[in-house]
Amino acid sequence: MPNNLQLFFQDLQQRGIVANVANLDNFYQLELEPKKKVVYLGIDCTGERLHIGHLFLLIQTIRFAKEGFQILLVLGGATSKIGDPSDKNEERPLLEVEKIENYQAKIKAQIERILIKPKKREKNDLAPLEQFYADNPKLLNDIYQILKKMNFIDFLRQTGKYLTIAYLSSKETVKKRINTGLSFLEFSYPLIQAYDFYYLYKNYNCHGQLGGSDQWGNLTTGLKLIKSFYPENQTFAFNFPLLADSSGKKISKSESGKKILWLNSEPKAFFDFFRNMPDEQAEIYIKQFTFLNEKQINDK
Ligand SMILES: N[C@@H](Cc1ccc(O)cc1)C(=O)O
Repeated sequence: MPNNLQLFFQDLQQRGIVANVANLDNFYQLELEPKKKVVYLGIDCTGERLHIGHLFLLIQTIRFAKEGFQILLVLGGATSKIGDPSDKNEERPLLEVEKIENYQAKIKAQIERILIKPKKREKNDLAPLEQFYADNPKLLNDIYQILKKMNFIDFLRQTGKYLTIAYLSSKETVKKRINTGLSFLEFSYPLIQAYDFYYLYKNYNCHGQLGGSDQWGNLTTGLKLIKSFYPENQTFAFNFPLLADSSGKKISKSESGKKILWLNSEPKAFFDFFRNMPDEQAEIYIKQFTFLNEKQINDK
């Protein structure tokens, strides 16, 4: 008999939500160790609003919450100041710190609106979509406070010592940019994300990291760092697929400027986005974006 987490994983696969998973056995074992059922998702605050790709990630996170996982959300305080090179063909502009902090406040409010059930709703708010709320998400911002105080030498001793140049250079992002230009700043990004995971493992019993399709290198670097300190750990990572349109094209800001659906858009923009897609695409999205099961979908 498969255990609950095996069934959960099967459901994720049937919905087309898993691109990659590291240490699936560790994940299954948590069935017997509920205290370790803690996962995190990090979001960088490099823009002022979230888009449909973020909603996709948050909905997948809620699936874990429904399965009894404590959810930790990290608004990347340190990482946003470095800039994730994953999936970027060029060096990112360095954003001013005040700008990032301003973005962070805005993004926090947008995430809370999606994940946290309001105690009181404004009259004009949309009807609460009960099934969408995770009851227990924690938004964390303390890792940045730690990193801010840590000096560079201590940071290198705690992270750089355990990650070799060969290991870091084997990551897709680095391979792609090594000849065209990747600054040391961006090269060091995975160390910070790995430190976040290590910190959450140590302090919050966080055993898994969830991330979008371009995050594989960062997720696995975190697993490796944790393993250097705790060889017997039971950590794992889940990578969700790229959100694509019907032609298989990535839906993201950079690749298809016009198509991006911002989460603070008018309801009509959402309606149009979902209404105008081809049927085959709707079939995929209904599995990925809703909690309906197969029978409910087929009955509709
Ligand atoms: N690198 C992630 C965001 C992130 C930041 C910090 C983390 O600890 C984890 C994830 C992204 O760009 O999507």
